[in-house]
Amino acid sequence: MNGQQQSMLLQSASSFPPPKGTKLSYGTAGFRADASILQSTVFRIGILAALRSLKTGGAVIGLMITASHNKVSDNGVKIADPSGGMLTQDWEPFADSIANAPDPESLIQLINEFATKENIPLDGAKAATVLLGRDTRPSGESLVNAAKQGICSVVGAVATDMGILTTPQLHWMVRARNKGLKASELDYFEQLSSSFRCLIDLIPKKSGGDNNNNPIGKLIVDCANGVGGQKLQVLKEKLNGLLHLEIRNSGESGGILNEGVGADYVQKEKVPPQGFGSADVGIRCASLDGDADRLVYFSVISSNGKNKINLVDGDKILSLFALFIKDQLSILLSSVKNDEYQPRVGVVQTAYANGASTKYLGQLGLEVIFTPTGVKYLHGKAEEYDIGIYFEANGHGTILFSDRFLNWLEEDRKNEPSSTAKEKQNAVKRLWAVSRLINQAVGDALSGLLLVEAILQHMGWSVDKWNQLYHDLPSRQLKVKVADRSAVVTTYAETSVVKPPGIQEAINATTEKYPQGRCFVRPSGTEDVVRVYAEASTQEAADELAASVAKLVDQFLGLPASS
Ligand SMILES: CC(=O)N[C@H]1[C@@H](OP(=O)(O)O)O[C@H](CO)[C@@H](O)[C@@H]1O
Ligand SMILES: [Mg+2]
Repeated sequence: MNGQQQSMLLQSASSFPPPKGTKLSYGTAGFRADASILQSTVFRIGILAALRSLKTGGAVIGLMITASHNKVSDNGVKIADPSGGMLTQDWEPFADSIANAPDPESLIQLINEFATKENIPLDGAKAATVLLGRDTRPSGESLVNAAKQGICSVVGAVATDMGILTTPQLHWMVRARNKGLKASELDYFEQLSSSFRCLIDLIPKKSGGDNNNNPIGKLIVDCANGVGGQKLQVLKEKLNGLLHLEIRNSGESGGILNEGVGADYVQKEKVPPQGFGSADVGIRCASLDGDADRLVYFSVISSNGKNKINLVDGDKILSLFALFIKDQLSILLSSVKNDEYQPRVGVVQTAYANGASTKYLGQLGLEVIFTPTGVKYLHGKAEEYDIGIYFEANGHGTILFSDRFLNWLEEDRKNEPSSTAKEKQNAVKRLWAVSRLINQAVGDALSGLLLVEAILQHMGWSVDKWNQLYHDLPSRQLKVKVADRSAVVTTYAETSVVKPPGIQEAINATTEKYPQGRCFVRPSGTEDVVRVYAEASTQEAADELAASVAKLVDQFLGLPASS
């Protein structure tokens, strides 16, 4: 590092002292904490983003300020790599160590050592670009400024503030920029709306049917009082009546971000979000989370004056997508000889996937693979396939298409003789449109929502019909506060605990008592808790199993009794 670089870093770092007595960790999806203690972390991750751009030959890197579904007073920061995916995991230890460096001198020493090890040019001769985005949290603006100062203290680095965005929009832009494609926010909306339109136009016309006359009625979307509300409004206008959409909890008329609203709340509590009630019975509803990268559907049911929901979670979105892709592929492959290219389809889930969904996907003849929790793991696995479909039960996921598959599709499209059955040509066009509609960088609630809507219209299915693809096994999730959650170490995609010793045997002994029982525990990577997940043949049994195992967690790891 030359003298100019060193003095720039020293000077700016001294304005961002780290919080005392807090150890921060990159976690499942970046750093998250109370916004008041994040200035220093975000400044330092700004430096990391600039270094990452230098390391990748000047590629555009994304830096997003969000704490997703967490409460409004929290915030966080995460990095998008040049592909638009999550920051490479090899850099997470460096992120942890710079975030926790006690003073500017040790920060600079860590940067120096890392730059030498990674061969990162710190002589100011190379340019670096970082795109910044933030959600609607009030703390976002000042944290973006901290990030800018971090980025600009690396000589040659430029920060471009893209303003308020959903997390997936920023990832999409990073990917598009690095591929030399159109990459503005307007381009994002254009691409989503035109590919949606294309899928609707390709719906087989029933006799006398009219595709512009949506047969499945309106959709009401709960936007978690977050950024998704304003972005969905833009999309709605672009779609120009093609989708009958009502936007609620947009955050524009009061209402607190993620408080009693949003995909995380709806999926975990299994209740309607605020602003939904008995008047919505029979209508298709959906919820986005605070930064619009998660999506779940539901319908309100009213019994004995109480409102509940039928939840259609990420597993069911995954199943709907998998079914549609499989159908289109089989139309396409009907005349392909066995020795020709056969695209491999992989479906990726985590241990939180409902057991009934895994069984259903297996029955469809699909290859199902499990990874640990966190999109970085699922996405990496899905990339190994020609078509990789991944979803977390909470509604975060997407479909990845390999370049090889898309090239083949394009070839196939070009070479299709005019005598080919129309339906085969349409299957090619549909798969092509899906690859443009569904975000190739990361799970995206807005693009996912449009794909669900297009497929439901294609099938002519109501939300209830979709929900009947299979019946979820009753499940329960609980959180347990413990003294030190890092004392829990797991293996086998987080389904088995290896530390502390003895707890897994106790969990197994409890689980065995319940028909169709399945239960696992793991430390959360975004909250200071240990999570318990249980499934069983009845709701009472799932609740009881979860409660018993939560008790075990407390016995083995609980908080010291207060004196
Ligand atoms: C059970 C659950 O929903 N876990 C979520 C949650 O991670 P935890 O490590 O479980 O806190 O937040 C992650 C980031 O949004 C998401 O990827 C993950 O699925
Ligand atoms: Mg989110």
